[in-house]
Amino acid sequence: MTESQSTSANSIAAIIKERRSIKQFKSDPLPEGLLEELLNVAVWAPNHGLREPWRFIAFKGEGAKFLGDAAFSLIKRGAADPDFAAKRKEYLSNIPLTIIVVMPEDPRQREWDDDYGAVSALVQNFQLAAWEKGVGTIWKTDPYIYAPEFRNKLGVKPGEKIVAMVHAGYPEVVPASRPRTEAVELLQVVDSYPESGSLE
Ligand SMILES: Cc1cc2nc3c(=O)[nH]c(=O)nc-3n(C[C@H](O)[C@H](O)[C@H](O)COP(=O)(O)O)c2cc1C
Repeated sequence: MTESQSTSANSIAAIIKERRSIKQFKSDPLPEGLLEELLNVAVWAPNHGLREPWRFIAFKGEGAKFLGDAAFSLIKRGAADPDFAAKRKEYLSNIPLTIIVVMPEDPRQREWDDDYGAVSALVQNFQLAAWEKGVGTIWKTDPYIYAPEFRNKLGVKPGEKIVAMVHAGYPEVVPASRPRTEAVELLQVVDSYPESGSLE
């Protein structure tokens, strides 16, 4: 590895560790073309058989109002507090950019698993590429994304799965990080042949 490659690896580590999920965004819109630029980075995710098992629906401006409206009745149905749905609708309607990430649901278990893994890698790529540009994101799986009514409104077809709803915008608040368990506590290294013939 060359000097510059090793520096770049370090900066990837920093971006991975410093990225936070952002819930509060400034109202500023994102620059024209940034969505496409970030997605074009994200699609370099590993994906088995180069199936590229994804498509995207992005909402901004009046589109965000449509998204808020599409979610409203479903949030209202599931919420005990009547004000909650109105607040969520307002919140969704004002997020600078929301991307719905959709994958085809392959009926074969292995292909489904591989595709879900690939789409997850794509979403993380997107989040990291955004963070590098000072843009915050959060991966949401609010319950209504599973509701047929919401899916229909968004044109998500039977046989497609919404993997993520990703909100994006310039962060208003960056929350403190919550520590991760040291990987060494979860790691089993096998460097000799087990005497019993299997791992305990
Ligand atoms: C598959 C997936 C689904 C998530 N869904 C939600 C969600 O519905 N609501 C939410 O507040 N955060 C959601 N998150 C974000 C996590 O809550 C967040 O990553 C976690 O709290 C760690 O914070 P960090 O991303 O700032 O490190 C989701 C993350 C993943 C990977």
